Amino acid sequence: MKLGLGLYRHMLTDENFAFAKQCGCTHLVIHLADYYSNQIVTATDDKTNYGQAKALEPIWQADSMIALQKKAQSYGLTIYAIENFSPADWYDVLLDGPKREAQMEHLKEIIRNAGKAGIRSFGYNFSLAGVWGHQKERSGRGGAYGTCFDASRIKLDAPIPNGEIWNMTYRSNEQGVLAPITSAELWARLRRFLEEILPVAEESGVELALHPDDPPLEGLRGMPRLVYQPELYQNVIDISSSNANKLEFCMGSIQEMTHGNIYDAISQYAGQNRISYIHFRNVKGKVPKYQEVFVDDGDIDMPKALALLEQYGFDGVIIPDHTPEITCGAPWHAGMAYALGYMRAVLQMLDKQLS
Ligand SMILES: O=C(O)[C@@H](O)[C@@H](O)[C@H](O)[C@H](O)CO
Repeated sequence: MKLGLGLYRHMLTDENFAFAKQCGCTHLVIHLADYYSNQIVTATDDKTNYGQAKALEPIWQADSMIALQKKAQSYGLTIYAIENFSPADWYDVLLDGPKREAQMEHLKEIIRNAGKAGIRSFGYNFSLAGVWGHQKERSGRGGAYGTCFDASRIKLDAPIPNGEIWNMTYRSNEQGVLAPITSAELWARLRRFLEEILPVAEESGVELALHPDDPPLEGLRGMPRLVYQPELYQNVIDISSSNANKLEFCMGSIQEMTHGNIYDAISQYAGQNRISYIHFRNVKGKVPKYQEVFVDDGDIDMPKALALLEQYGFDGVIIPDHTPEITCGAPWHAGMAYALGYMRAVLQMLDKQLS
């Protein structure tokens, strides 16, 4: 397995590339969508979302991706994946709206550009509400600042305003709210998206990796969700036998689910060689109330999970995704260094056991 670090768009700096290398990473998973507005994943609710999404930005062009890859390689790193489209670039793919065809052509070009840059995977979250409803508080070990979810503290059925999708605004000053759709309709939209883009992904040498729903609820803000239980990942795999049809295996989101367990999920999906890359993060609790915690402080036995991934021959990239911050002069970096150090130690221990 390959140790990696996830970097949001505003973190694609020389300092953070050097930080990743110094922490023992060989790979990066990068975000080019400009959410979080220079903040780490912040709390969102019916009044606050991830901000204004931007469309057709130059950062998605091949020369930009190639330049980023070359910069990473100058630090001894490889960009393995890009995570998430900009909501402004695919809102009508998610909504089956009038701009769908034009947006699909742009998404295909993005995938082709990733292939030209040697980027092996593209993570996506096919969701109308997106990642929504989390809070940030000092509830981690020792008062660490981290993300949590408590359904009793938010209006779960707060409708999605027109002009908003995936927890971001793509068109301002719209009136009214999104009309509800059925689960079958959302699955049909995913199927159509994959049937059209997987051939392009295959010929580009890029995997499409679906991120599960976080929070993993059957419905949110009046809209259905796709993968809110571990077994539902199989429905995505069964849409297409294409080798490009893969999973962004978020261990935190799967652990937050009420069915099954993370170890059976690893066996099921690593056993089918369907995991593209892994969000290696831990949580305490499950929906409707859970807390993201340090990698060694949660409900998942992480060494057991890594040993199982090794047993099934998973050789992809694992990243901390997000982790509680450590109270000091560099909270995010300290939290990531802690997680990466832990992951690297367990990986080295496994390698020694196998040698
Ligand atoms: O587990 C999660 O919720 C994270 O991975 C997301 O915060 C992240 O934004 C993903 O990119 C969602 O696709």
